[in-house]
Amino acid sequence: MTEMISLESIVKTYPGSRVPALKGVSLDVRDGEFFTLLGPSGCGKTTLLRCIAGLENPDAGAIRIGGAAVFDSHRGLNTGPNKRNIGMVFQSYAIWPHMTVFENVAFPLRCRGERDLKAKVMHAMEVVGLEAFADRYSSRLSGGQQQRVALARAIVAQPDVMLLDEPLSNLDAALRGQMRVELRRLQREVGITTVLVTHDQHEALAMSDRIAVMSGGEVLEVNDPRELYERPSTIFSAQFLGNANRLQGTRAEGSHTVSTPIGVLSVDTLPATGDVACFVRPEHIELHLPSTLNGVPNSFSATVTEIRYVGEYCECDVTINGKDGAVTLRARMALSDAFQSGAACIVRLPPESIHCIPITAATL
Ligand SMILES: Nc1ncnc2c1ncn2[C@@H]1O[C@H](COP(=O)(O)OP(=O)(O)OP(=O)(O)O)[C@@H](O)[C@H]1O
Repeated sequence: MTEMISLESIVKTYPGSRVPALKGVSLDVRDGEFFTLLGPSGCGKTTLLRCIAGLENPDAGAIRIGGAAVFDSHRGLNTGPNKRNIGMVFQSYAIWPHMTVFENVAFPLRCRGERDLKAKVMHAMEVVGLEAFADRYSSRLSGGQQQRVALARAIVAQPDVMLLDEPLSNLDAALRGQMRVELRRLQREVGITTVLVTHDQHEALAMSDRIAVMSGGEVLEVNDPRELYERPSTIFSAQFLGNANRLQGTRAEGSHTVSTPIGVLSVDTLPATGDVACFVRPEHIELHLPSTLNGVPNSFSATVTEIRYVGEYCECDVTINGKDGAVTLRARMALSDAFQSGAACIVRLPPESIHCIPITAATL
């Protein structure tokens, strides 16, 4: 697969700020890919997206879109946003309330002077399922429908790239879930290279071909959703995605075990040397009745210290008396499980579900 967007060492510091918003970001987005920039508030996602769009000028670096250089600080090259052949959707949709749906969608084509635009506009409205609303004023649409108008307007000019900045965050939870599926379907159908900015890990995991995890103006790692969730290579990603439990570990010489504050853990894979951070996801922790699993590796006596009902399951805290004091892990409990708060239990951490990351400067 060829790359559609290529970013090389992008640096950006806003005037008056002492901390760079982007500290030399390099990445490639492949042709036809749904690529997500994921990270906490303030990590630089929007700044990077705006640099790709040409709405923000980097201090240094180079950007290529579809093989053509659109920005290069060494060559003094900077192609304007309207010449980069991109479509953008913002959090606020930015559609015009005083225009009909048709006129909103037609706007980019009118801007570039196209006259015979009806077929293209109707097609874009069809793709997002709004053909029946062509003559309706945009102010008389629901949030989800307005969002679709913004999408239709982004794709009508058949751009090389679609850039989406938190486009679903104004929608309620149910509609957001529905729009995730629709947006992904639309992106596949049209085959357009898409970059999404979000701080919502569920959104990122559900929609992306690949995800770049960002923190403090840097890209920490890029991977596909499954690999990133199950085998993150940085401690930041492991903690940011999915509330993983963390146990500090020291590798026991010559064996597949790690010494941790709750005791010795058998693990399936271990880095060659050094201290490790061991991560176990709440959904992988098993809870058993007391006096079971005698002598089974990775089982520990514990107390259920808190139970939180969250709908399809209960989230619970289990506390284990470790060698240096109590250690609390977050687990999931099926609604059919009979544990009450305060109950004794046995906690088992399956070896295959423990992911160990070596603690080095590169993995923090
Ligand atoms: N126009 C601006 N002027 C000065 N500083 C800015 C400007 N825009 C962003 N910043 C700063 O740059 C850093 C990166 O901001 P950016 O908006 O790119 O982050 P983000 O990851 O998109 O955050 P969020 O998810 O909250 O939108 C932050 O520290 C922010 O305060």
